[in-house]
Amino acid sequence: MIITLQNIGRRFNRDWIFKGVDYTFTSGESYAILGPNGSGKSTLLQVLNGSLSPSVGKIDFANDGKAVEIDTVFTHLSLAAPYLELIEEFTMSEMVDFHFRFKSFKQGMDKAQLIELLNLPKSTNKLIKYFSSGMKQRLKLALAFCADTPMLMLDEPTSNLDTQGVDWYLGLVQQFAAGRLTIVCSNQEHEYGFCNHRLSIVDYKV
Ligand SMILES: Nc1ncnc2c1ncn2[C@@H]1O[C@H](COP(=O)(O)OP(=O)(O)OP(=O)(O)O)[C@@H](O)[C@H]1O
Repeated sequence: MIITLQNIGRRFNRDWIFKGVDYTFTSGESYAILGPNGSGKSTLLQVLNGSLSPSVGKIDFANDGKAVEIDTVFTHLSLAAPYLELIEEFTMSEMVDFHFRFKSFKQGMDKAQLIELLNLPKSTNKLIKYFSSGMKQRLKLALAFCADTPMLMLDEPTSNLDTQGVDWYLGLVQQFAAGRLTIVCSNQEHEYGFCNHRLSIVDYKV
């Protein structure tokens, strides 16, 4: 998967959030989008996943050398983000079933293994509305990492996780990120330290 940005900018009303972004994101590489609160990391991620159009510039997606239309980009990606909600009325088991009606499991994974990976043995049949914020975050991450998609987009991946949860997240990166195009929006070193490219949003302020 390759995402190419040419002179991309996005504004809300009269305020430019970023401008003049020329950048190429490539499979097998991991990228950290960095910047303080409110600087525009999530906005750029939404442009990169096709859910928000840029105000100026050109964005192109290609997979295995073939152009991907912007309205089908979502089928190629897994996203875990604070603003992406789980379905609270489902149990964990039902949420996993629902998610994998639309995505395939990564090779070697299945529902039982995903549930084992989550390590929340008493919660399989618990309603998600009764999950703690850390448990919900674990479930969001597991669904994203275990889906067989070429792009992995993670916005604040360790929010609500304790120290053990952060180690668990870094284990997921080791096990499931290889070969994918991984993008992490963050301002915390422990969650993006593994990324081999860094893009600082403040470099694209007007
Ligand atoms: N739909 C919108 N309409 C107007 N302004 C918006 C909209 N979405 C975001 N913004 C503004 O764009 C700016 C960047 O927000 P964004 O959420 O991208 O920042 P961020 O770097 O991800 O922040 P954080 O680290 O707090 O998550 C903020 O000033 C925000 O208020």
